Parts: sequence; structure tokens; C-alpha cells
Amino acid sequence: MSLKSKVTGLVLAGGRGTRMGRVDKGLQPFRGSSLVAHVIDRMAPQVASLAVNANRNLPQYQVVAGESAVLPDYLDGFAGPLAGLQVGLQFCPTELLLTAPCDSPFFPVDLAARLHAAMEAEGADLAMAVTMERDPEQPEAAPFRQPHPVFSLVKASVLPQLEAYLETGARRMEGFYKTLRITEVLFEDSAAFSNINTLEELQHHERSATATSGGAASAASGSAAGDAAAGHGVAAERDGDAAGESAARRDGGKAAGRGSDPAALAVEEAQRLICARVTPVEATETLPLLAALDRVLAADIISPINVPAYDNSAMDGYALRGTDLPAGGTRTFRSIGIAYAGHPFAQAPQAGECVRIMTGAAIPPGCDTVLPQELAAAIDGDQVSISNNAIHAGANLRRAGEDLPQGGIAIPAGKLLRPADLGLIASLGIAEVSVRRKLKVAFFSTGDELRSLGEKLDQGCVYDSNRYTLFGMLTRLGCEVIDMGVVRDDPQALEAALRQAASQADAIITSGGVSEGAADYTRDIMALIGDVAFWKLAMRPGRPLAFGKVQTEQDSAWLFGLPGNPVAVMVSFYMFARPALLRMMGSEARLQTMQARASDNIKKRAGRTEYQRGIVSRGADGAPQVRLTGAQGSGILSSMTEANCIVVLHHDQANVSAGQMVEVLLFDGLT
Ligand SMILES: Nc1nc2c(c(=O)[nH]1)N[C@H]1C(S)=C(S)[C@@H](COP(=O)(O)OP(=O)(O)OC[C@H]3O[C@@H](n4cnc5c(N)ncnc54)[C@H](O)[C@@H]3O)O[C@H]1N2
Ligand code: MOO
Ligand SMILES: [Mg+2]
Repeated sequence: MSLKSKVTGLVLAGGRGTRMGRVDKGLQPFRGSSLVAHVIDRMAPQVASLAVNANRNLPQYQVVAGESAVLPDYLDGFAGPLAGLQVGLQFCPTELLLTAPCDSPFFPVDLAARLHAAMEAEGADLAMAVTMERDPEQPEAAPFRQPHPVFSLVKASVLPQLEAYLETGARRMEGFYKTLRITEVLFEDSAAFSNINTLEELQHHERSATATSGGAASAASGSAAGDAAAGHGVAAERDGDAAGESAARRDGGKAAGRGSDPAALAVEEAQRLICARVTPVEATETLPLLAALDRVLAADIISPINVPAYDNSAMDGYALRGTDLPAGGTRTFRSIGIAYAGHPFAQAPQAGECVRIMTGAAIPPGCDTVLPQELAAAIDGDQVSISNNAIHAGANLRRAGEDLPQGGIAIPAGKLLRPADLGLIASLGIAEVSVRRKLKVAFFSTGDELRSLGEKLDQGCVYDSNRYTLFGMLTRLGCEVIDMGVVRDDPQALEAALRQAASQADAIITSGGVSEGAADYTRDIMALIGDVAFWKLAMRPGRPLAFGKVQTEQDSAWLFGLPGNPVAVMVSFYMFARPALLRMMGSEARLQTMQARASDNIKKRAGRTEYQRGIVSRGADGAPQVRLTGAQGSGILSSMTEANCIVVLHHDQANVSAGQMVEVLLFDGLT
């Protein structure tokens, strides 16, 4: 199958044309036709069929596109190139989609082929063009790498991922690309990617040489160098991409809806988006075995020996040769010695002889079977009688290497080391292990109403409990905790705290200030010093959540802005922060759940995930049953201490009737 038959083309012409005085860029006259017609001409030989993404003047685009489809955005408001990509992928009848913007008529004639070659070689979801550029203001400075995200070849199968990303309110191409496996392809001819942003540039190009690849290079040598340095990522943002995302931020995710809104982000999607962004810390350290408890193993433990190291007895009894066992009736053996654990008996018994043996003792030479002493028909001094059906040949032997063969992986990297792991590593004679460095997590509570322990509880105030639950949960997870106390509802204080936290920690966990009303300045600060999205999740408790990166000049850290309500903070931590932190620690430990029978009816609204506090016990029939702890308000922390599990009621699930099975997440091992 030729490459061409696998690729659909998408010409992105849906922008606002801000820098062309809001004229429709693609339809601007250019060299006898229009800009978009030139781009279509470049693309057509590289693809099986193509479509044009446009949001204005659709009839005119249709004239240029001829038989090809013209697709307006599905999202409102000139949401940027990702909105174009969305409709392109929805339309795409082939496995690959090639994109190019309508204002770049000079792109390489082998764009699809080169992007495809890299995509195949790297096993990527998306291949994107990059060029090396020089800053025209500082021609002496070293060239820099300029990505061109609008020139990409992408697998049509990433559509669900894109839709989930757009649902969060985010609109940045770069942000979405971070959720994919990307490969970048370096093109030498940077002028080929130059775009035409202003009417002046258009006139300049209009006058210059014909639009062949070589012509493009010369055409671009004037103002196009500046264009290219600005790059398509940046240019595309000016046309609504970044604007789209900050608008989404400002509206506080209102686009995603309120109440039981169907557009709120589903729990699994949020988990996936978060986990796709964080990566494990790379540094490792070598620790004595005892210090490695609860740490994440950085490299496989390879067994240097067979475990057990030698064939040995699983029972106290008599070792013998299986071929000597009687075929019928009873046979009497003579015991010729004793093998103790740590004191082998080196002599091989002959026919009719056996060796008395203790559990763990090496099997004497020639023997392959152990008769447990209580199964002997009779024992009289050194005479042992064995009846024909007492045991079979080969019984009660622990073979060398049956637990772990020499050279085999005893414990894989990424394992969170538990007591059994320490024991197993010790059984291999290994005294030190390589583990990932501890994750540093800074946390603080926000709110003017909060008082720390030891302070007077003024009217209208509450004691800060979230820092204590967070301390407990983070410590249990094996993180190095940095407790930053209470931060007042004040922009400067919040900014200072975030900066300090980013300088000290890999991750920052805050509580409070992420709901609708409270958060305006929080949003502004977080937008100022980072890239943080505010989500509305289809779950209860824990509906609001902020997640993203706090970035200062020197440092960065992942931020989890958890809601302030004391139960919501715990549930959000377990559902979102915990898996992401574990991933950063180098482990992929998953939450273990079990099924239990609901003792009573449970009210549940379909369309959101609910986490209700429950108590699991054993029913009269011995099977697990669960009842709720009572009031489920997200400020009622006592119900959390009373509970021993969380009942997980899934997104699509509705009311549960008594007797139905529900999923429960046991606190044991979690809290
Ligand atoms: N109009 C709306 N209001 C609220 C919505 C909504 O969608 N629309 N969502 C509600 C939900 S759900 C939650 S959860 C909370 C989250 O609010 P914030 O994250 O902004 O948290 P705060 O307002 O700062 O605090 C909420 C609550 O929790 C108490 N709190 C906060 N921090 C602590 C702490 N460290 N220790 C103990 N208690 C704490 C605080 O005093 C408040 O009572 O928003 C709803 N509102
Ligand atoms: O997240 Mo809130 O009421 O769900 O606690
Ligand atoms: Mg508050």
C-alpha cells in the first residue's frame, strides 16, 4: 500500500487572520489564485484526498476546494488549530492525517514522506517538522530549534485523546502534543516553512519568484526569515490558540459546564491526562537493604544464585531413592545416617537404604524422595517400613532454583519495596539496592479562615486539618514532605509560596481556593507563574481541581490544587495526586478494589463518579458486605475516620439497590 493512499490532507484555514486585519487569509489573492489554492496544490500530490478547515466564507472555500470537503470547527469561537485538527480527525477516512496551514504555500513536496519515515522509525503517534533558526535581531547567536506543530503527520487514532484534551478547556497545540508520542523531523530548508502573516508580506511574496521549493527559499530570504523565526507555533497562537486557552481559563471551565453537567471531565480522563504529563524522577541512590523499605526499586534485582541453592527436604523424615519404593505391600529400609539443615550427609544410600533427614537439609546424593516420618508404616531403631501407597517418587523435595533460578529477575524495577521484598532480596545475599530518590512534595493550605494548632480559634475560623491529612497521605506514600503551613488568601503570599515550593519540590499540593468564587486571583497567579488548568470534574466529592506546572525562572514543579473541603481533599488526593506521584516515584502501583454487597439502597446520580464512605464487614454468609457511614457531606471528616473503605460508584451507575454488588476501595494499605 502506498503512503499516499494512507494519508488524508487537512489545510488549516480556520484562523481569525488577526495580523492581516482579520481578512480571511486563505482566500487572499496570490500568484494568480489564492493562498489556500497554493497550499492545496502542494498537498494534493502527497495525499489520497484532502479537506479544508475554514470557519468563514465557506462557499468561497468550497469553490477553491472543488470536490474536497470544507469543514468548519465543531468548537465555537475560533478556538485555534486544535479545533481544526479535531474536525480533520473526525473526517479522516485514512489512518494518517497530514496538516499544513493555509498561509504557507512553500512547504516541502516530501513533507508527508519524511514525517512518515520518522513516525515509523520511532513508533510515534505524531511527527512534526522542526527547523533551525537564527534570531534576526542577534544573527551571531547560536541557532535555535523551531518546532512547526501545524506541519504534522498524525495518526487518526489519537482523536479520543484530542477530544479529552479539548474537554479540559485547554487549546494549546503544544499542550496536547505533550500527551502523545511525538517525533520531530529536522528540515534543512527553513524558508520552506515560512508563513505569510501580513498583507505586506503577501505583497512581497507576490512579487518574488515562482512558488517552487527553490523559489520558496529565495522568496523567503527577505521578511520570511523573520516569519520563520517567529515560527508557526507562535503564529498559530496569535491567531487564537493561546487566546483560546486563556479564555477557557478565565471562564473557569464554564465551557465544561456546571452542576451535573455532562461536559464535566470524567475521572478516568483526568487521571489519564495527568499521568500522561508527569514523568519519573531519574536520580537514584544505593541504600543498605533495611533503608530501602517503601522505596521504589530503580533496577531489576537479578538473582545471583539459585534459590534454593541446593535440593533439600520439605519434611522431617527419610530420604531415599524413588525407584526403591515398593510396587505393592510394604518394604523395610535401613537408615544409614542423619542429614541436618546445615550438616549434609554425603554418602549415597544403596538399594534398600535411606537417610534420616530434617527439613531444609540437603538431599543426600542419589536420593530424590522424602517420606515424612509420620507416614512410615513402622519405625524400629534404624529400620523404617514404608507401604506402597504412602508417597510417590519425587515427593517432598524442594528443587534447587525452584523459587528463583540463577540469573532470573527476582524483583522487577519499579516495585515499591515491601517487607516480603526485603526478605527476598536478603535471601539472595544482596545487601544494597538501587532505588529512585525520594520524591519531594511541598504542601500548604490556603484560606484566611484557617488557624494552625496552638492558635486561638477566632469567630468564623476553623483549624487547618487538611495539612494533617496531606502529611499522613504523603508520608504513607513514601514522599519527603515539605510542610509550608497556611497561606493567606492574598495574591502576593500565594505567589511567594508557589515560587518557594517550586524551588524546593518536585510536586506541590495545595488545598482550598479552587472553586468558582474563591479562585479568581489563584487562577491569575497560577497562570502568571505556570501553566495550570482549572477543571470541573464529573465526580463527588472533589469536583474542582487545578493541575499543571508551576514554572519560575529556575525551577518547575507539578501542581495539584485540591479542593478545600476536608473529605474532598482526601478523595482528590487518592484519585489524582497519588497515581501521579507514584508515577513520578517510578512506580505504577494501582489501587486494588474488591466487590461487596450493598447492605442498603444507595442514592447515586448517573453521569458522575461518586466516592462514598463505607464500612465493609462479613455478612452472615461470610461474603463481604458494605454499608455507608451516614451523612456524606464533603466537610464531614468524622465519616472518613469511621469508614474503612470508599464505595466507588461509577460514572454511568445510577441508584444501587440493597443486595447489589458495588466496588469498594479498602483503606487498609491506603490510609
Ligand atoms: N458556586 C459554587 N460553589 C462551590 C462549588 C461550585 O461548583 N460552585 N463547588 C463546591 C465544592 S464541590 C467544593 S469541594 C468547594 C471547594 O472550594 P475551594 O477549593 O475553593 O475551597 P475553600 O473555599 O477554600 O474551602 C472549602 C471549605 O473547606 C474548608 N477548608 C479549606 N481548607 C481547609 C483546611 N486546610 N482545613 C480544614 N478545612 C478547610 C473551608 O473552610 C471551607 O469550608 O467549593 C464548593 N463551592
Ligand atoms: O468537591 Mo466538593 O463538595 O465535592 O467537596
Ligand atoms: Mg478558601
